[in-house]
Amino acid sequence: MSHTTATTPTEMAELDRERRMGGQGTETTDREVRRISLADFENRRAEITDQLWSAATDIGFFQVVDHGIDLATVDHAFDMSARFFDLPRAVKEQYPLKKGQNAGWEYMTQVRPSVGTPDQKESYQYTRPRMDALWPSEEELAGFRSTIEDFEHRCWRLAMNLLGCFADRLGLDREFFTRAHDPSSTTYQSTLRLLHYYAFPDELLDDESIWRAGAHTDFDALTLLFQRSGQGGLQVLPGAEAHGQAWTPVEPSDDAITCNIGDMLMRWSDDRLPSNFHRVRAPRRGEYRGPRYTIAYFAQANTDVLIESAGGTYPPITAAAYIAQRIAANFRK
Ligand SMILES: O=C(O)CCC(=O)C(=O)O
Ligand SMILES: [Fe+2]
Repeated sequence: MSHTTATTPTEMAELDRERRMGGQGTETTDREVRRISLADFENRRAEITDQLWSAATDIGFFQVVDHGIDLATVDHAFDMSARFFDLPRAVKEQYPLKKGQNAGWEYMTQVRPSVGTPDQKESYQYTRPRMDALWPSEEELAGFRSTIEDFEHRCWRLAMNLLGCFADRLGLDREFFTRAHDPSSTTYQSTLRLLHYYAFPDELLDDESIWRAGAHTDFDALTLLFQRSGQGGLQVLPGAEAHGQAWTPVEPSDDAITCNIGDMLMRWSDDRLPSNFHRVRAPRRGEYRGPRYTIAYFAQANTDVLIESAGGTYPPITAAAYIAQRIAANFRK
């Protein structure tokens, strides 16, 4: 069965939660977004697992440093991303987002239920088994494909290491999530997404309906987000404190990867690991208003994986049906 619209009470509740989240709110630096070092990962696994679990169950967002993806590699991926988005529009239009497939290029099509206006951005998504005819040619952008493929694989490995720590604490075997995100299968649907938020125009300043990315939770199990120093705007709101609408800024830095729990892992963990709301606010007067680039890796279980939890908090659903339902609610036709 394929769900393209919300039908069950659980699905309706998830969408309602999202629709209530669109106001401005306030900003607070009272909460700490922890930086966790992954240095010497194999030997320090127990200690790292404690730190990850504590940060994840607290505000659901944390940053990892000493994560093993060196800065030159990250810089190179961002350089390729900027060069892709700099291509003429007619070139990018040859590689359009396949709706519902998380693959290809789109601009201004993502409308979050929380705000109802399109995110002020363009994006290019790489989902490995779905890339037929979606790569720019080597003449158009030499080295793009190999850079993105390599970067995605490094992200996958890191995400599986982190998910292995969560598996330990959830009483699952350590390879549980690695099997669920098997990149050698045609059912793999984890996605690397290059994001370009446009330089912010004068006429949109002070317009409270405009967001770089409206408030949302991520659909996936775990997100890795690469940000650039000086290109801020990401804010998080822990669900337990949602009523207060006081959002915490997540400071970007080139050496850190910001991680957050997605809805799939929240379901899988019977809500022990919360997926929290976040958004990218528009620049204000006096702030940097140039373009903002980020890269996100979304670890989403393979389409044929059944997401069911030990405690039965949520009805079982295949990862394919779950993602289809969330995409249908979040992109305009
Ligand atoms: O670009 C960012 O800082 C956040 C992007 C994000 O939350 C998303 O694409 O899900
Ligand atoms: Fe997100």
